[in-house]
Amino acid sequence: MSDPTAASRLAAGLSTASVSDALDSLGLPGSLHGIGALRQGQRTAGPVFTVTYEPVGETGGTVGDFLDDVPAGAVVLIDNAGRTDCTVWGGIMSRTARERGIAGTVIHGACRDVAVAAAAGYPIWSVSRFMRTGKDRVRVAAVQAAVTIGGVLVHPGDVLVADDDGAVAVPAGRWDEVADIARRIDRVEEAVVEAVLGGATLAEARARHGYHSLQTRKDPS
Ligand SMILES: O=C([O-])CC(=O)C(=O)O
Ligand SMILES: [Mg+2]
Repeated sequence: MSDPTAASRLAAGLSTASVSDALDSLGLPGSLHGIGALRQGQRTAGPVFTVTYEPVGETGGTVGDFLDDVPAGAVVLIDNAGRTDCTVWGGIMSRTARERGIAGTVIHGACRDVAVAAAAGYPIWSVSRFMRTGKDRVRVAAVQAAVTIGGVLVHPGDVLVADDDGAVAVPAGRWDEVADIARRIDRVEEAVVEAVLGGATLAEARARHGYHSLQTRKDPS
């Protein structure tokens, strides 16, 4: 997906839960396990800009020097191998990213200065928060290269959707199909609730609308 605003427009209103169920129904991975929202009520969507970090010895590494190259509307996806004993994101970066119109940051690792991100209204998802800097501990090894987060392979330009439940990545070439299925799942789930509100038992409502197999992998036709 090359147009960042198109991605966030298409994902408008789609929850990560529905996108994840849609991926399940297609037998595709994408849910980024272990990464959670820094604050509740934040959501974003956009094409991924990938960053890979690696450890350094005593000195020489730093964090964040790639940020000038991230286009507006992109979601920064940082692979620091799940490392939580030092940061790869902080407040200067949050304020800069906000100013540049970057859509959010998802970190397989840790961030700091979370109050600054909150005050700036900049959305972050991470494994954890911790105050010790990654400067002199890690360095950028690659940008815009494929990353593997918890077994999920993510390419630059794939669509990232993130909300209160976490973050999920969808291969760019499957986005339209996944979004269509996710919207259909949303409609069916709404119909289940309406049936219950109309007096049906939950079991009846779920059976009537095929709830149990919404996410079940369908045989390729
Ligand atoms: O060392 C870091 O994590 C970066 C940092 O604090 C900032 O950007 O303000
Ligand atoms: Mg800082």
